[in-house]
Amino acid sequence: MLVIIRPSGEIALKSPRSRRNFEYTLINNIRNTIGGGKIWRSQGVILLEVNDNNANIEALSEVFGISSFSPVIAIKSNNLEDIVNKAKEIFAEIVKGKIFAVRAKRIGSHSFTSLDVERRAGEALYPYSKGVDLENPEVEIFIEIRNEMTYFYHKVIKGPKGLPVGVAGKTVVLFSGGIDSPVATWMMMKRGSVPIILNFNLGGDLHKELVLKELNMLKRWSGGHKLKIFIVKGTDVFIKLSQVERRSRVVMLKRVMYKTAEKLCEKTNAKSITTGESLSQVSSQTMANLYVTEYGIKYPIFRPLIGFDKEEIVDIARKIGTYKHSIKLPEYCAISTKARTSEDLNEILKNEERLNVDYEKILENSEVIEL
Ligand SMILES: Nc1ncnc2c1ncn2[C@@H]1O[C@H](COP(=O)(O)OP(=O)(O)OP(=O)(O)O)[C@@H](O)[C@H]1O
Repeated sequence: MLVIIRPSGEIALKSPRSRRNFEYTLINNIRNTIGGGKIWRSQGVILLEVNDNNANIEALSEVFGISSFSPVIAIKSNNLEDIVNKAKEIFAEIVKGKIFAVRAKRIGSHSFTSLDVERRAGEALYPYSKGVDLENPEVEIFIEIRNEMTYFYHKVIKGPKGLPVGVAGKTVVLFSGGIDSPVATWMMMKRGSVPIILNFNLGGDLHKELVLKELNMLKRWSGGHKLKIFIVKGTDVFIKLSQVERRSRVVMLKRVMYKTAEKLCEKTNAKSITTGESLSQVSSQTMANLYVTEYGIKYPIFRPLIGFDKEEIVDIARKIGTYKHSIKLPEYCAISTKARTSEDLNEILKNEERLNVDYEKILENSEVIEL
């Protein structure tokens, strides 16, 4: 089976060098997702040839950097008669009893126009059909002539767009296992970033199990990249936090998480931290508290959900398959405790000094898993 894969429009706008890099990363990601086949670039598109007709090409709809793809039939000819005959052979059955339209595209120089192809193939298929309607057809027939090759197809399957995972560097994701952080992870992957997952385990085996189930869903979108997960023993941190006033514990815990993420960035050469925070969603996510939480952190902090409503986040979580696991995660008391809406920076920094948390040690004691 042969498939034409169209990269996201954004990739075509890059300089030739960046474009080549992006396309090579995309090719690798496609190869790792499909697990084999021959794959090559050809004038703005990628062609994939797989021997097995049952190959799971549907998986391409979860590879970032793909705008759309189509299974095609190809002939090595750009002769108008050959094209019309082949179109009749392939599509007579498909237009049967249907209103159809032929769309043609050409790259290279030919003795005919795209309109000639549309007219001639349209005439040849007309007797089999219920008629032609260029505005609202029931079936669209596509004929793409690329120099000496001609490709025929009638399905255009949407890809997820975005950029190929791997082109934008690594980000350490603070991954709770709740609804939001898996969506934030997905959005960073959509922009080409490889996530390094940092989870503070606050709920033992059940928490770990749900986090891994969510990551298994996200893995499908990773373009074959392995996901590295650091699971920190939350109890170690809790013991320390018991020294802090109850109402400040949430922001303090968040700060410990950010500081640990900062350390993990250093160790893994990641260039940013990502969280699932959305402005004012809960008291620890007020602007004033976010300021205190991230104060002095050396790396940019990305919050792809900052302007999203909960319902919008839930819609994406359902689409990417993490929602059904996230909703099973109980609220853990240290996090659900109400925070002050505006923590005092100096107080928090004083507490931090007093607690003297060893972030290096936290990471050393974490469990590392690769999916
Ligand atoms: N146990 C945890 N381990 C790692 N990161 C966490 C943890 N808890 C929270 N975070 C980070 O802090 C962000 C905000 O968490 P919080 O619990 O305040 O809000 P939330 O809306 O419930 O987030 P989520 O739905 O992602 O759990 C999370 O999106 C995540 O990035």
